[in-house]
Amino acid sequence: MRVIPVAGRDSMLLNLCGAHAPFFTRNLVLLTDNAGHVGIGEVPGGEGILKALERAISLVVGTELGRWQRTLNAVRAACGGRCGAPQHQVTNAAEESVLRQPHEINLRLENVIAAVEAALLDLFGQYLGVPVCELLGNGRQRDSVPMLAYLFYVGDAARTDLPYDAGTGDDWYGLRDREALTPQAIACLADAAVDRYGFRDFKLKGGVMAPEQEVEAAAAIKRHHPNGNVTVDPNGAWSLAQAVAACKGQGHVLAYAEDPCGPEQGYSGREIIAEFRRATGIRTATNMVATDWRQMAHSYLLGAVDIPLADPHFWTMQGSVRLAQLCHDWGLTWGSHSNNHFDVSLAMFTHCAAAAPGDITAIDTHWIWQEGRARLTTEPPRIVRGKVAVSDRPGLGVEPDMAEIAAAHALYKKVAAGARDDAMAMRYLVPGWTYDPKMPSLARG
Ligand SMILES: O=C([O-])C(=O)C[C@H](O)[C@@H](O)C(=O)[O-]
Ligand SMILES: [Mg+2]
Repeated sequence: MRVIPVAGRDSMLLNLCGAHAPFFTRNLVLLTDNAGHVGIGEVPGGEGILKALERAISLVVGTELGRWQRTLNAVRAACGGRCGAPQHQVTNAAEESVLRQPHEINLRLENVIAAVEAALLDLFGQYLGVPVCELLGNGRQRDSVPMLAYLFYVGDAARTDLPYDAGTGDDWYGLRDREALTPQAIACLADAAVDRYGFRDFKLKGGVMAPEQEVEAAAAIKRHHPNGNVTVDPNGAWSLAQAVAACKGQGHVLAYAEDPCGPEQGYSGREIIAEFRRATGIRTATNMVATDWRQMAHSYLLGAVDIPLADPHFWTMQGSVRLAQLCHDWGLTWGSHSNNHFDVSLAMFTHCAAAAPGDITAIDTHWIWQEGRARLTTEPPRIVRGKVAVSDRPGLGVEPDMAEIAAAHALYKKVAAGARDDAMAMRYLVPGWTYDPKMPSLARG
């Protein structure tokens, strides 16, 4: 078992926590079995997860593949005491900005389990000659998985001395590295993403401008793509009153609202989102207030969330599919959150969604911000007509490209310290900027 931290390049994407720095990090697990097959898993970056995975090596090496659940239980038991209680998932950087102890926070047991689980499932699928989705839940439920165009406001990287790529040309590869702050610019990004990847579903990362401006940007996307589903996600930045004022009557624009508001005045985020849902009649999604089974139970009892975004990186692959089955049986809609990731995670998302029964919502992926400038597998899954085809190849269906992984590891060694410090990058645009979970990051006037 090898644990390899890697880094990739990013655009200057704006969010509630500031601006993405030019680099992000991830942790890879590679498992080699005694037949010489290699299984791979990818999870968020960070020292905490890296160290926990390194400690798990002795629990994994030498175990039998057929007893993969037992191996995961051993890692769970060993790691459980050290990993923190679940925290809501905004970004690694959000929590880092607030707490400034990145190595001590955001270590969730599920992140560690998910990395080992993905690599074991990859190996087990290869051994049995079946794709991973056949080993999850009730097996494969679909042949392709809808993905959404995850759009962001983009900062002007030329105002920094940070090594962002410079965008040239008016297609997706050019536009994704150029400033986009207006509804018109966001709609152009949507057009370029559709031209390259054929999306029918769109999400705008909010928490940057005033609530009405962000709904106006969503409306601009909808005008350009009237048959598309559009959502906005301010990561809980809006007060209930602001969220209701911005979204009420906008059901023709918003297919659903993701974390439109959060905890306030002594009420939990689940309670407040339930009030938003009743007040507006707009469906809600979350990756902040229903991120584990206990939160999920409260959320369901309150009628807060229609679409839990069960990211396998913090629900585990089996947990994510288990939640998909529950959503199907209970009349909810399953989706997945994402964070900056490489193509191994794209394959992990795809297999979970492939095993999710019934109607699912198009899943989040940040891959469009990385696609074309980084890959860790020889042939990354492709987004075509807004979908990724479920591979018939055994395991995850991706082959690690060891030369690319070595290069991404070398980049990690160079840049890890400053990667995904969103506050640092934002200070180039707004000197002295600090994170406030209830203030848009840019439009604070
Ligand atoms: O849906 C979400 O909340 C996310 O995708 C969280 C991410 O960290 C996003 O905010 C980002 O990449 O800036
Ligand atoms: Mg979200």
